[in-house]
Amino acid sequence: MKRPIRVAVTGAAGQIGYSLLFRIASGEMLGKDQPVILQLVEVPVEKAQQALKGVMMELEDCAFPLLVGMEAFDNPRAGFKDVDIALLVGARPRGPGMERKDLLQENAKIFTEQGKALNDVASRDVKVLVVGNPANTNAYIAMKSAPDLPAKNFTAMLRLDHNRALSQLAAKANVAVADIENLIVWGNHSPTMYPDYRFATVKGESLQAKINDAAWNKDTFIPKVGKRGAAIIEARGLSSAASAANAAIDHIRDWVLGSNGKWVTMGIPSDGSYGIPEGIMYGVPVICENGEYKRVEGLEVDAFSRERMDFTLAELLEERDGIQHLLP
Ligand SMILES: NC(=O)C1=CN([C@@H]2O[C@H](COP(=O)(O)OP(=O)(O)OC[C@H]3O[C@@H](n4cnc5c(N)ncnc54)[C@H](O)[C@@H]3O)[C@@H](O)[C@H]2O)C=CC1
Ligand SMILES: O=C([O-])CC(=O)C(=O)O
Repeated sequence: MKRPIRVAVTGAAGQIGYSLLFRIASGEMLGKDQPVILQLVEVPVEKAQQALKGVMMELEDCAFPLLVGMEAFDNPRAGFKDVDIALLVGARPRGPGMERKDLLQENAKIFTEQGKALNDVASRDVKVLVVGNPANTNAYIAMKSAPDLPAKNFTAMLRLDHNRALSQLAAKANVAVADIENLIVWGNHSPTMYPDYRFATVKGESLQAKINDAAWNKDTFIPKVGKRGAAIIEARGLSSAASAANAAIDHIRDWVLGSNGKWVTMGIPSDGSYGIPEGIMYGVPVICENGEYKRVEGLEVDAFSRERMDFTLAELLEERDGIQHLLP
């Protein structure tokens, strides 16, 4: 039997947690032959801890063969001990009329504390995915709060945006989602993000040439992907949960098991390329192999893209400036 992988999930009793945990335990994230131990973290509040117990009872009732251990925690320092993977989901979600950055001040404290805890007790190879919003800046905070861990271990979730863009493009071009390759979502997980299909192909042919509609790109596609989270809140009264959990599974699965040569979008600390200042947590195209992601390099940035990429960068710089005082 393989060594079990320790997976921490914060916000485990929340909406996303409820869609996420069962899929991790059934092997959809790390493989059907990979045992897992779940380290579930919730706030030290009776109601949340009770709810978490209920979720754990349900996990038990599934009798998942790969779930070889699970434990509940009310603080990250205990919950992150020796973890190989940390899914930082727990945070306050936004409601109608709010932007994700409105959550910044409240959620920033959480990610400072959790970054420090990872720094002190997690595996030195821990792979961290921040889902809690504003995801890029929270990931930046966690990374900066964990100076003893490699910065590259910290990532932010843009996979939901990537998947949303894939579905919109497939519908527009009347092609299968599975046939679209080389899509990118640049920047922040916010309405300023820039979904970019200039390099996308369908069975080797240019998707942009097939769609051939610059007005649709600018006036429909880009805003629709950017505002999809708000549209879900409007329709459901609650923010996306199952699709967010699905994207988290995709993100970690590809990072750990490889993306089979495909481009996927991850928010990762910039290396200074593409005009993005070093360290900024920015959505870029990557290919994953052997447990590592590698940025797709050398892509041309035209004038329209430059403008979009700078716009979403400006927002990230503004968010960073707003939390600088919290960093160690
Ligand atoms: N990056 C992305 O694409 C997406 C991000 N999100 C974000 O994910 C986060 C979670 O969303 P939901 O599950 O819908 O929210 P929720 O409110 O249903 O659940 C959040 C859970 O986190 C817990 N929590 C809060 N602070 C915590 C802490 N310091 N430690 C441990 N647990 C803590 C709460 O008690 C609650 O049970 C929100 O910030 C939301 O905006 C949601 C969808 C997509
Ligand atoms: O929009 C929200 O607040 C939740 C989220 O991040 C998304 O669905 O993309």
